[in-house]
Amino acid sequence: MRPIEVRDLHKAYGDVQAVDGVSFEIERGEVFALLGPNGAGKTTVVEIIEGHRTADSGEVRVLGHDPGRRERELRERIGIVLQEAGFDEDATVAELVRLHRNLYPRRLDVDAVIELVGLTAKRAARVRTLSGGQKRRLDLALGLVGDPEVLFLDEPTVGFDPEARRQAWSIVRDLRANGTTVLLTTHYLDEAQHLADRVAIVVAGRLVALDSPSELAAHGRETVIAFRTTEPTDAAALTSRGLLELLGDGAALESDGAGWRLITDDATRTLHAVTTWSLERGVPLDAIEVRRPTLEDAYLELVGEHPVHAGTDEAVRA
Ligand SMILES: Nc1ncnc2c1ncn2[C@@H]1O[C@H](COP(=O)(O)OP(=O)(O)OP(=O)(O)O)[C@@H](O)[C@H]1O
Repeated sequence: MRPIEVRDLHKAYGDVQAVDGVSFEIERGEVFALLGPNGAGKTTVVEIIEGHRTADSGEVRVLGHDPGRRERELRERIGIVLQEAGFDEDATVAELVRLHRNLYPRRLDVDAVIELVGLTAKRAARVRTLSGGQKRRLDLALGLVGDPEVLFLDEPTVGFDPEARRQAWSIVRDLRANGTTVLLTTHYLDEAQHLADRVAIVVAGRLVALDSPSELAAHGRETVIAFRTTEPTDAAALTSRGLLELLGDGAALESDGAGWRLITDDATRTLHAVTTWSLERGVPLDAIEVRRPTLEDAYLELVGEHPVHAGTDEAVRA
């Protein structure tokens, strides 16, 4: 038995098929990341696994239990770190952690957990006086204090400064080393790349990819050539200046918002084509870079290939 087993999960809200046949299993001590665009169905999947929503069909087991039954024995063995937990703003950090600790039979030391998340200096501060990032650290402390076997992390580092982020990553790695199973949702692809043993990409309620970050990154193409141009900036302008003709079939041109990426399986030829084009057409290239594809490259490619939900997003949230 694996700590998390999900089989053929379906969930609709009115016309929107939010989850459309999702299956996966998570191993003990594995960090498993769910990625996908806004509205893809990640929260719905996670909340069904947590027992906070009911599926229309499919089967979910967490530590062998059906989470929909909300049994105390299961609740005591899992930890949930929500994006906005909403706790008593007048309590102090230490009071809240202690209160939370009392809900669990397996407990970590209050001060040790506060130290772990880097809030020792704020131990006696009231929650209301904490910064956004400090509140998120407190969320993490509350999720950890019951020494959970399975930990759910929902975008755990939103609002963290870079140092706090690294610290949170190191906490997650230590948890994994101790055998904790972690289900992570994040929009930070570098976070998934750093932390996750496996990544599942959800688009329009379906899993479109499930693999290790490095396998996903290698998805199909070999190399990414990234560059910026001071101008022109839109694809039509690049095309009208003949870049695509020079590239031929061997490379795909994509915008990543800040600049351009060419994904190619023939780096030498593509690089030659781009630099020739730049010199001949007098379009200076900024920050040109040749690199192995990252998880982000693969993600953008995969999500681009799959249409997102056609349904409206106007249904009222329960
Ligand atoms: N309670 C609800 N009532 C109606 N529709 C809902 C409800 N919850 C979610 N949806 C819809 O289901 C789809 C999936 O939503 P979900 O919150 O699971 O996506 P997500 O992948 O977590 O998105 P995000 O990255 O924005 O958090 C969306 O189209 C959303 O509008």
